[in-house]
Amino acid sequence: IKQNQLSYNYYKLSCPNLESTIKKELLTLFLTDATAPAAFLRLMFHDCQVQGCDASILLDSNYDTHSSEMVSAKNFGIRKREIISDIKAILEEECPGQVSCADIIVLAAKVSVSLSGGPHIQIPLGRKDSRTSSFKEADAKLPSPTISVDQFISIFKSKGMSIEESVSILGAHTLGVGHCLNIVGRLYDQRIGDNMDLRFEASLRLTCPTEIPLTNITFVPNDMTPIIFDNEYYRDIMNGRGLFGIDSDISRDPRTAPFVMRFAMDHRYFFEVFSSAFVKLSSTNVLTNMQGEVRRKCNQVN
Ligand code: HEM
Ligand SMILES: [Ca+2]
Ligand SMILES: [Ca+2]
Repeated sequence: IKQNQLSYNYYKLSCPNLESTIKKELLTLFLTDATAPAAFLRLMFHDCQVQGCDASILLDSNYDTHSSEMVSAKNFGIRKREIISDIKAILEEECPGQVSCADIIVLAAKVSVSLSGGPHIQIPLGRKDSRTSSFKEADAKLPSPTISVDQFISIFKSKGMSIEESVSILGAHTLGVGHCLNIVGRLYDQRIGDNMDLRFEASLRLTCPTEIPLTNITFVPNDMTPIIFDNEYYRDIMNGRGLFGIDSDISRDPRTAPFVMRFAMDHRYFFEVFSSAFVKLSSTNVLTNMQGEVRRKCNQVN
């Protein structure tokens, strides 16, 4: 794991009101769109998972130099990229040339968690933005909902997380939705050893009636309280109401199930472990100091 030089007071002099500006913008947005926090939380994961947390996911394709990561089907359902660009434009007025798009993504995710009822997480800052992006790397690195528990554990282990922290970071699925596209494989397959609740299964079949072609418009909540950051996700997956294969699998695998049970019973403890996992996810493999650049516009390199 690459050691990094992020700092907890990075913008103290160069952009002292950074966090309150972002919070103010997002509060206004969340009042009219309660589904937005989920979008920012997933956006951070999909940025950090590909080349590290460097805002590579925000770059549009440039025919000479790079393809957009958004071309990858694994980024299906990624929303609100343009809001990060809007916030960047506001920050360019307030503190020109200072704040990286990569830090804005991480701060938007942090604010999304706390404003949805989750923990208030302290995040070190100072990430730089990439000059490149690659849809091939996005395709290769973003996990599919059918990954095994082994693969799941190794993805987060590579970011310095324990199995307990890995189980906690998947608790991000306490927010948001999944599209039928990502569910039907599991729903219409012969499943052996699955514990899907029969009533839950029936309701999924109503929302996602066929394997094609409505599967990319209709969606289902990730847990029973999809706009609240709570520990409901863990109770849901224990009770056979996990949406994706991996959600269901961590509730049954002997390596992960004990943590699922503990988080289901103790939301404070979940918040604590999630906070430490969030810092690891957002601080691993980042560009700092002379690496990368601070983009002027989030969707293109300088
Ligand atoms: C093995 C790891 C993971 C897999 C396989 C996975 C898979 C998925 C899939 C298939 C969706 C549904 C996309 C759609 O159909 O629109 C989704 C949604 C979501 N994921 Fe994950 N995920 C993983 C880890 C994470 C992590 C680490 C986070 C955040 C820290 C996260 C946050 C979210 C959120 C918030 C949503 C809802 C998005 C929305 O409502 O727009 N996921 N995930
Ligand atoms: Ca990235
Ligand atoms: Ca929830």
